[in-house]
Amino acid sequence: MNEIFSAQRSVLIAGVTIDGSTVDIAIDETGLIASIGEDARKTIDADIVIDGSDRLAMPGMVNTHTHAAMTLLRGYGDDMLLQDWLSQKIWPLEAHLTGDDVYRGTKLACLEMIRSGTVAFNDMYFFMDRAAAAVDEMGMRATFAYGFIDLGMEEKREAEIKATEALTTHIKSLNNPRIQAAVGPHSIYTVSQEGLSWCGEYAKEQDIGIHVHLSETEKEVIDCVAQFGKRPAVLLDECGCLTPRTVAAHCCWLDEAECRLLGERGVSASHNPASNMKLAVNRAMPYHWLKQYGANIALGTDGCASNNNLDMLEEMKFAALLQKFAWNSPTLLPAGEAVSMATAAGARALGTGPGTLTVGAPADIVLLDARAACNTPLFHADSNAVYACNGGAVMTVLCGGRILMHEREVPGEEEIVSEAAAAARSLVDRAEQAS
Ligand SMILES: O=c1[nH]cnc2c1ncn2[C@@H]1O[C@H](CO)[C@@H](O)[C@H]1O
Ligand SMILES: [Zn+2]
Repeated sequence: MNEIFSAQRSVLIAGVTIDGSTVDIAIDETGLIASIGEDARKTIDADIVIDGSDRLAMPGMVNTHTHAAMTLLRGYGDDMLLQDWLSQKIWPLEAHLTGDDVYRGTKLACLEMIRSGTVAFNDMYFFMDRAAAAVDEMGMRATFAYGFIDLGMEEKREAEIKATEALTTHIKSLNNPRIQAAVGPHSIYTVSQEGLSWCGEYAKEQDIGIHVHLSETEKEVIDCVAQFGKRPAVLLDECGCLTPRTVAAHCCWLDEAECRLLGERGVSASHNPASNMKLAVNRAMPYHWLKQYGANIALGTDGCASNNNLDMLEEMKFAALLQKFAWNSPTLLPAGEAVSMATAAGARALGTGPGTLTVGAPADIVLLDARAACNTPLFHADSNAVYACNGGAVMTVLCGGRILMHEREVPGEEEIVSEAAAAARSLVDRAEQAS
C-alpha cells in the first residue's frame, strides 16, 4: 500500500464517474492527464491502478486565502470583534511564533486540506521558508507571501522589504514547480502607501503575484476615505497592487465602481464566507457585481483562527448560502458556480492550470465516495458536493499525479497531529509566561 504514496508514476483511475458517465482517467509519469474516456486504460501501461468504482471524480480544490500555520491558533480566541481579536489575542500570540511552529502548523494544515480535497493554497504568514518545506514534504501546491506590515514606520518598512526579498529568493531557489512566491501587503490599514507601492513594483519586477486583504470591514473603508479621500480598491490600484495576478481576500465592502475596477484589472477576488460570518463583518462580498464586471471569483477559508477549519467543501456551502441570504436571491451562486469557484477560478488565481478534468491538465484530482449518505441519492453531483457533503466524503487525492491520500490514508498523519498539538501547547505556554 505504502508504495503508492512514493514517487511519481503513471496512474490509471479505472471506471470512475464524471458527470454521470463511467470513464477511465490515464495519468502519465509527468503528472498530466493523458486521456479520459471509456478506453483510456488502453492508452497507458500504468504503474498504479486505482479502482474508481463507487467514486466520483472532481478537480482538486484550491484554497485562495489562508494563513496555514494558524491551525495552531484554532479555538484560541473566538467570538470577538475583528480588531479586538487581532490586537488582543492573535497578534500577542504570534509575537512568540517560531519557524518550527510554522512548519508544524503548516503540516497540520496540509493534512487537513488533503483530507478535505484541497490540492493547492494561497498562504500569507511568517517564516514562510518553513511553510514551504512543509508543503514540499506533503506534495501539495502553494503560493507563499510574507505578510508585509509596516504600520507606517520607515524602519519597519525596510525590514519588511528585506523579508519579502529573502522569501522570493528562497522560493525561486527551491526550483519546485509546485511552490511559488507572491508579495503579501497585509492590507491598506497595516501598510503605508510607500509600502504598497514598493509591493506593486516588486511584484511586477519579479513577475510574481500579490496577496492582500481588501475591504474586510466597513471600518477599513470609512477610515480609508477619511484619511485618503478614496476607497480601498482605488488606493490599492494607485499603488500598482491590482493586477491579473492579484488575489484580494474578502472584498466584502466593495462598492459597484470598485467591483468594476477589479474586473478591469483582472483581479481574483477570494470569497471567505465562514470567516466573514464568524467575525460578523456584516456584509457579503458583492458576488453579482464582481461577476457582472468580469473579476475572477474564487474561494478561500481564511486561517483556522477565524473559520475554524480548512474544509473547502464546507466553504462552498457557506458561499452559496451566504450569497443567497445576504442578497435575498435564491438563484444567486448555484451549486455548479460554487464548484467552479473552488476549482477552476482558484487554479486561475494561482496559475496552477485549468482546474478542470481535461486532457493535458495537471492531474489534480479528488475522488469522492459515491456511496456515502451525503451522495445518496445522486441526482446532481455538484449539488451533493456543495450542499450535502463535507470533507469526510473525500476518499483519494492526487496532486500533479502524485497520490497524497488514498482510501483516507495519508502517510505520517499521527505524527503530524501529535507534533502540532505539542507546538500549539508550547506556543501558548511561552506567551503566557511572557505576559
Ligand atoms: O481576517 C483577518 N483579517 C486581517 N488579518 C488577519 C485575518 N486573519 C489572519 N490575519 C492576520 O494576517 C497576518 C498574516 O500575515 C497574521 O498576523 C494573521 O494573524
Ligand atoms: Zn486572512
